[in-house]
Amino acid sequence: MVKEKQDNIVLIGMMGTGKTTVGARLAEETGYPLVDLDALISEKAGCPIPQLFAERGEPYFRDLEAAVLKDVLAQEGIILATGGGAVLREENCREMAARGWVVALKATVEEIVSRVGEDPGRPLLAGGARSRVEALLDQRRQAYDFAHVIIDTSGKSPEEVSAEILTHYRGSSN
Ligand SMILES: Nc1ncnc2c1ncn2[C@@H]1O[C@H](COP(=O)(O)OP(=O)(O)OP(=O)(O)O)[C@@H](O)[C@H]1O
Ligand SMILES: O=C(O)C1=C[C@@H](O)[C@@H](O)[C@H](O)C1
Ligand SMILES: [Mg+2]
Repeated sequence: MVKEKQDNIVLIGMMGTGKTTVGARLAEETGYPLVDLDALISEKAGCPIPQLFAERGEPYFRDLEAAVLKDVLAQEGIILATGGGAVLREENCREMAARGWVVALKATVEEIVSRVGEDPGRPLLAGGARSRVEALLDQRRQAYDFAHVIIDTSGKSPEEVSAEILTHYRGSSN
């Protein structure tokens, strides 16, 4: 364990900033279990996220996301990789900040597009990844800024990002 206190480490950020990948690395380093919110939502819904968006719509997905997030944050000592839009509801942000040490991952549009642009698993990028990423980043300009720490992942490996997070975490009083 990196700290005696059983803090949750909560990763937020746009799609493709590396929350799931870095979360797995952090879980290995700390011994805390990784909880991936998208994976859990998909499991609860019994279908992949693109199917959930297509068949039930985004509002249904957002309601499920909020409910699963609240449930998960009742735990202590987890690494939580959220979905890119989990910050869209203020209540979600309040819960995350109250129940965890929140890290926002950032990356340039170029990096995000090259990491996830072709991935059909991200329904909100369908129909033109670059313009969709730009539009979403614009809409969400300050949505990730409530984090305790903001880390630019551009040009860094997931291992470097994880190490940087742990350096901050060990020095944090939260
Ligand atoms: N620092 C990095 N450098 C290069 N590639 C990365 C980095 N972090 C993640 N990736 C790659 O980018 C892709 C997306 O990463 P990941 O699924 O972790 O993003 P995410 O933030 O969890 O996205 P989402 O919000 O959609 O869940 C993966 O193929 C992963 O290997
Ligand atoms: O940024 C978003 O709104 C999303 C990101 C993914 O993690 C998934 O939660 C879903 O595809 C929506
Ligand atoms: Mg993810």
